[in-house]
Amino acid sequence: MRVYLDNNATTKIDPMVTVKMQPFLGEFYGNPNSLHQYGMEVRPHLNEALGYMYDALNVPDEDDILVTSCATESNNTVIKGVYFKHILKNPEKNHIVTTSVEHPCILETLHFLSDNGLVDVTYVDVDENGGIKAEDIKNAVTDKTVLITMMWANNETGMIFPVEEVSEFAKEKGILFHTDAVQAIGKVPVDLTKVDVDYLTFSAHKFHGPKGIGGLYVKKGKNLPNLLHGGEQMGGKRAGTLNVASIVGMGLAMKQAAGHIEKMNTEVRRLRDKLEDALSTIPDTIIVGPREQRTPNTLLISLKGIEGEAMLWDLNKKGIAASTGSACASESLEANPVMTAIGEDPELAHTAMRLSLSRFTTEDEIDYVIDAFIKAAERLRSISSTYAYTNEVG
Ligand SMILES: Cc1ncc(COP(=O)(O)O)c(CNc2co[nH]c2=O)c1O
Repeated sequence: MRVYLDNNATTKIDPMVTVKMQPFLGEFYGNPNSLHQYGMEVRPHLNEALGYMYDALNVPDEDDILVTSCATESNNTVIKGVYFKHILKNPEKNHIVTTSVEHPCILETLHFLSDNGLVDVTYVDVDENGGIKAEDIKNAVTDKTVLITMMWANNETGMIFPVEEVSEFAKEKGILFHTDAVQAIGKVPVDLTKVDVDYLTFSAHKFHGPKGIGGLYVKKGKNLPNLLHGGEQMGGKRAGTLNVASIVGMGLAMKQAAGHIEKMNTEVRRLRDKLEDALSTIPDTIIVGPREQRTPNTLLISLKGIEGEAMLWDLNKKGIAASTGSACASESLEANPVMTAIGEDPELAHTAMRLSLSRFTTEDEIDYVIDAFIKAAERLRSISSTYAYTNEVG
């Protein structure tokens, strides 16, 4: 049996999306910027896909949704665009507030600019639950702050951050607000009539769309300089020939994701909670964050005395795919950054395991994982040189 529980890393393409994309990988190959029939015939499909994205975010046509290659590009566009448009011309106001547990494509972009002396960044730490307190973001703001960038939900823990309160605060203060919503779309409602953001990032492969395509929502009047120049695509705001098949796929995937929010927060949440309750019976485990404050599909569990990689390998041999955290960093055998930020002791930070479900996860799969996970934990602890069951030692 094979069970995929690494959906926060990437998801399988919804079969309906594959079917929708097929024609644009074959007969409909025209460049949409071409003025002949081959180009013109694909345009209605692009417009339909963008319409699905506008509907999913509940935003008006006057706002922009720029299609990018991925969330990494979208996040780079915002941070470097804010620098070039606002900070370069007024270096006095060069402060950016973010969190210490953003995705590396946020953190390393900020490090790149700050290492070159171009911006000043405050990284707000998470609390003991892996959450962010709005008050801590507010207290980090100064009269030099030009941007707050705070993810909607964390990719490692699933913890949902206070985007509504922070966006209201940013608006009151005249500070730009960006949220990386990659781990929120398709899991929790993302209705921008309720959360007033200036910029929002998303990525199709996180909600059963194709890899290598993402988006950046830009509120009317908040346009930034291009990251990529040299083409009239996206109204001249993001150059490069449009990836028609993937845009069509991302549009339908976003529509489907929005349509399954109810299922994610009922059936999928129930399966996640069943898994979490069962794994919590294993002695000396920590599960990060109160489940009601997390996205419905995610749990991050630490098992004292068991290296995350060892558990991963054991599960992998049984056909179960999970991760020790963000795949982007999974090659490094460093401690899980979120566990470190929470203040867990280094030993526990090396034992973190992330399990993330999807709307395609079944009850039989969860039952199989529960059995395999508990047996793997028992086996690995029985051969551990550092772990002794406390009830035996006590
Ligand atoms: C919050 C967040 N932002 C940005 C990205 C980058 O998205 P991409 O550029 O479209 O790939 C990811 C990918 N996160 C993960 C990738 O693998 N494991 C993860 O947790 C993410 O989780």
